[in-house]
Amino acid sequence: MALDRLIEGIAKLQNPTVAGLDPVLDYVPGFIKEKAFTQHGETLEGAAGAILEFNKGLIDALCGIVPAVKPQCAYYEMYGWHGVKALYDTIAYAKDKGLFVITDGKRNDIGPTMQAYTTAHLGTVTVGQRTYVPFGGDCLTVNGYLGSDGITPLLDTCRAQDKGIFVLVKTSNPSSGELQNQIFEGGETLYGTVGHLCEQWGEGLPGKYGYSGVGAVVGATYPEQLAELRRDLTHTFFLAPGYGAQGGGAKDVAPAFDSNGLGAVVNASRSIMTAWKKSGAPETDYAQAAAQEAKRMRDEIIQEIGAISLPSVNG
Ligand SMILES: O=c1ccn([C@@H]2O[C@H](COP(=O)(O)O)[C@@H](O)[C@H]2O)c(=O)[nH]1
Repeated sequence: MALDRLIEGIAKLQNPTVAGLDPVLDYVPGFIKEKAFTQHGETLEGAAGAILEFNKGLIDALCGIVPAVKPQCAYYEMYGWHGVKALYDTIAYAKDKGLFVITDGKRNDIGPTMQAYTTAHLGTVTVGQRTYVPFGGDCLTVNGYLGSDGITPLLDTCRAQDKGIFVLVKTSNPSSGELQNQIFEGGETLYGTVGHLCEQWGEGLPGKYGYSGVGAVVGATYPEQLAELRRDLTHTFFLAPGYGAQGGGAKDVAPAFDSNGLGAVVNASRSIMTAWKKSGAPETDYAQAAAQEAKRMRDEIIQEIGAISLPSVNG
């Protein structure tokens, strides 16, 4: 099961974090942009070439430190089809380096359209006699707002292709409570309800370490909800964005973990990608600065949660 592979990567590297790859041109060092613009002009192709080069440098420096990367589709789509190609190439490069890839697309729609999103991001598509992998990530972030028939199309593909999903449950943004904290008649919150649905959706995708292939997005900015949901959702692994640039810290995310130091992977995007700017490092050292920040984040979280161990598995 896909999340077992993520969990094993986390335990091997003793690092429960994922580096976000959300590149905008402003984060890309001048020498990379100049090269791309000389080759392709100041065009969408030039921009996509620059972000791909930037990502490759980050991936080279981060593999062996973080177990996973999370490219957010929006940052690629904004550069048109060249950007989407850069997303494809980024995923392929990261996989080649042994990284687990969480594609952050927050997709959802009615059943047949959801099936198409599933095929695009987690499945394979056959054209004539040949079968292709359209994007090839390991996990996709999804929105559960359309209910079960927007999620179930994913589950068969996850089972067949060894993939997983992270469903938005309690997002990290300041106004997430406007809807997600609403309380239903029985006293349960909307986020709690979606969380319980994750437990149900995950029943058909059990993992060997106790966590299913259906994870939940729970913001690093909401420690109380992280604690509450960790208690309630014993089979649901969390993706916790919001560390760093959004203000979440190691103490905030600590309640997301179980007694083995498992249960969550914490995302940071801007704080890693722009570390070179903050540290005042020369722009040519951007990737080393990102690696430094990723190590600092790892050490800070490990100090809070302790060493990570894999529970013993029968068979
Ligand atoms: O609740 C959520 C869900 C997703 N995100 C995404 O995570 C990263 C966070 O980036 P930072 O630069 O570390 O703030 C970004 O891709 C968001 O789209 C989230 O922040 N919160």
